[in-house]
Amino acid sequence: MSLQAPLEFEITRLGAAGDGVAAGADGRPVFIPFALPGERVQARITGKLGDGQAAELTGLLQAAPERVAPPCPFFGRCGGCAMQHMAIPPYAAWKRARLQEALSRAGYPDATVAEPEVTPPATRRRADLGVRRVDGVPVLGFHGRGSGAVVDLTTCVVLDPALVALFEPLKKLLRGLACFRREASVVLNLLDTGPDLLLRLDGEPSTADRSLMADFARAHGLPRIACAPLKGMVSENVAQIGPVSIALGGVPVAPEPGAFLQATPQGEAAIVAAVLAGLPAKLTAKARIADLYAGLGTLSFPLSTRARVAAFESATEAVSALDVAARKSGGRVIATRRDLSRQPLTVKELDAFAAVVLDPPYAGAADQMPALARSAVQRIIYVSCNPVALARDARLLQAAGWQLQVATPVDQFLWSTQLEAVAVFSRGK
Ligand SMILES: C[S@@+](CC[C@H](N)C(=O)[O-])C[C@H]1O[C@@H](n2cnc3c(N)ncnc32)[C@H](O)[C@@H]1O
Repeated sequence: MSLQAPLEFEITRLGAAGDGVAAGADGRPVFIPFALPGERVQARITGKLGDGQAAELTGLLQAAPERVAPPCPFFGRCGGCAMQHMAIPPYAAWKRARLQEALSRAGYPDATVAEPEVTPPATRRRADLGVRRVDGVPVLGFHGRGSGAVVDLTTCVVLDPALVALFEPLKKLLRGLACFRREASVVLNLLDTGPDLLLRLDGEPSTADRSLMADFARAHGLPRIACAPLKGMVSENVAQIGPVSIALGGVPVAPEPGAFLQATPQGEAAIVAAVLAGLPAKLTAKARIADLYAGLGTLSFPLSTRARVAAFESATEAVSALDVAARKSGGRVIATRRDLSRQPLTVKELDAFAAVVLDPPYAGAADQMPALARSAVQRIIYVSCNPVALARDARLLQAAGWQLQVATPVDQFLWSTQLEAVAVFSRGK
């Protein structure tokens, strides 16, 4: 295939994936990664993309004042970050504008959108890394930009240094494991008790593998190493050196291997603060709050400082960790295992609560929304990790007469295109 000659473009805006967008010769949009609004660039068209064309940046003719030097040597190749070439204030403004657009699509064009909470570098406490064996040598890192290939990382500016420090030792461990043949993945969760490691492997750990992993856990201060098949759900603890624990709202919880955690402590604090601020100012002694898609109770325990909480979650291991922690912490949180897609809470059930907090997975809460929209709860507080799903779900609330009080963008995946938000809905002003 012959390469297209580079053409000149003026970048007018940023697209949802962080690409600079220019008008092509035929008027259709051209998406150019790593280009910023106001810049004049040279780029080569590489193919179709949606209703426009994809291009690769080949030259910068005039740089925007917002352009900065990316702090990471892997930026551009590693798919973990997309926006390190942009200064933080305009980057934060872009994330805020994306939330505004999503809410506008939902029928709230004049939504009050707070300033984004942008979490600092070197704070991400959860990493899901790919591993490949290339000529016998493990390559470990995030996936490459737009490819399934793994970028061999030696450093990372977004992850907590305690996790980055494990990159090279982990590669050494994996090199000697017979149960790692060609492909694996590594989930690292930085808990209060140290890094918790889940290895997803394409082979069964032998006795020798287990002993290597136990030595590794001791040498590097990991309380636990668990293994699971690459595509499987059930994990097995192969090394348990000490207890695992993380405090959520001050309550110690023992998460399962690879458990969902909010990505950074700062992001968690910002989400919790926005959720608590969204509750009705006055709650009676009898008032109850529902926490839907509760996970380990990240929101349930802080909410329990304001009222009794009924927490609903479908993942068996998460709900049992939440249940154990809740019982020990005084019983203001009651955890129930419930699949809210198959069995959403009914309007009658919802009406027993003063407020409903929901923090659904990436796909959103399509099955739960119709009953929520019809319910008589005072507040619905929607914690979203996907503006597209938020726009779709909020549209139902808008159509049912709900007003949007305020939405707070939370950027805990610094320099990525991901966006989290807390949106507070009520029936009246
Ligand atoms: C974005 S996480 C939020 C967890 C928790 N609120 C937190 O802040 O840590 C979404 C949670 O929804 C749960 N989940 C996914 N699908 C579900 C369903 N159909 N019914 C109930 N819970 C579900 C997941 O297991 C996960 O714990």
